[in-house]
Amino acid sequence: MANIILRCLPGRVQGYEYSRSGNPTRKCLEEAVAAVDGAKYALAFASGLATTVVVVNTLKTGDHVICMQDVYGGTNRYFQQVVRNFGVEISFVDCTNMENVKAAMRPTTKLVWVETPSNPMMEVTDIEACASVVHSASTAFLVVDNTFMSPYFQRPLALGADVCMNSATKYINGHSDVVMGLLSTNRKDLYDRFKFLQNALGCVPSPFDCFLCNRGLKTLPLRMKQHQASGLAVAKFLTTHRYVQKVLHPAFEDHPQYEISARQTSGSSGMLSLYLKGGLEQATAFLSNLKIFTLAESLGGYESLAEHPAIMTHASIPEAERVALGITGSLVRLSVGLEDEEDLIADLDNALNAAFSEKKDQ
Ligand SMILES: Cc1ncc(COP(=O)(O)O)c(C=O)c1O
Ligand SMILES: N[C@@H](CCSC[C@H](N)C(=O)O)C(=O)O
Repeated sequence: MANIILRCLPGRVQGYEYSRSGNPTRKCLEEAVAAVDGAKYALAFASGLATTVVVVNTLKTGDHVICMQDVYGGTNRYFQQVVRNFGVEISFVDCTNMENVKAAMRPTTKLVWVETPSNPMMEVTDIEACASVVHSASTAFLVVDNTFMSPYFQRPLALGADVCMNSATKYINGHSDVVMGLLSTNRKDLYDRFKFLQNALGCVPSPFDCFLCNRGLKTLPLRMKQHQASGLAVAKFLTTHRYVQKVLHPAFEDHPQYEISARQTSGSSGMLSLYLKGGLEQATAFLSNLKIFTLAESLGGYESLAEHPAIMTHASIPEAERVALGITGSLVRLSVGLEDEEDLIADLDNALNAAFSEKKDQ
């Protein structure tokens, strides 16, 4: 009887032995992600940060990492407050300028980590140029965190990156109901090591989350087109607003890396940041007066979110470093969702006017 039951387990029949090591639902998602990233291989992990942990676990004590200076606060926190404790050296570098990357390279550099556009300053790194610097000067591999763009608008592997990483929690899943990370690569050596670590470290997503993410992926093109259109409409509106100092959007001609962005992407997402006139007081008043935008961390979902990077997503970065990056009290980040564009604009207008009239009344 026991033999019959065991022989009937579908996993065994299909060559799967244990769900952490591999399961058909995860495999199905990984194949779909490889296809959209233009990769031979893709792997899914328990979160975006778990994916970063796996990448870093390919290193050893004494190795050196170059990390883009403006990255998601949790990536910065992991490199500064965890990875450094294991004797891996980290340089935070402004990778928008290739001379900085060249100057930071060392014989021990094994990993270059770039996020483009970056969170929250929307800085753009030239992926092709960066890959060429990294590959000509070292045996390091280049990882591009593509979370803000998704594969619909940017394909880092085709531009020379060795690894493309995504927090699938964001645009790829798109429904704000899954936390997951993905990486894809064409390099068999890296894939083999990542696959080994996926099992050995155990930071895997559940099959149900893989099912949800695969289902979300089906509508990625439709969602991204709408995020782009509404994101641009909101950004254009904000540039004309009397209480807005500056809008950071890579598709605007005044963005410092506008030409690079236009060359390496096929569009823009719903992400943008803005500086309000005034400071922290006006920024918090603005955020508390929003009604359609929800005040929350995360991004890339169907719903519009607004957040204050200095207090929320990037709070773990030491204040002086944060301010030097431009993450000040007056900086707000928006993730423009799929609601009607005119409602979103009216919400922002009302909240801005309310924030500044509250100030006047005091
Ligand atoms: C650009 C970027 N990369 C990575 C991460 C980490 O992803 P997760 O929250 O899925 O761990 C985030 C947000 O958390 C992010 O914004
Ligand atoms: N409180 C969390 C921060 C989550 S930030 C999520 C996302 N990357 C974003 O930028 O909104 C933490 O401390 O990790």
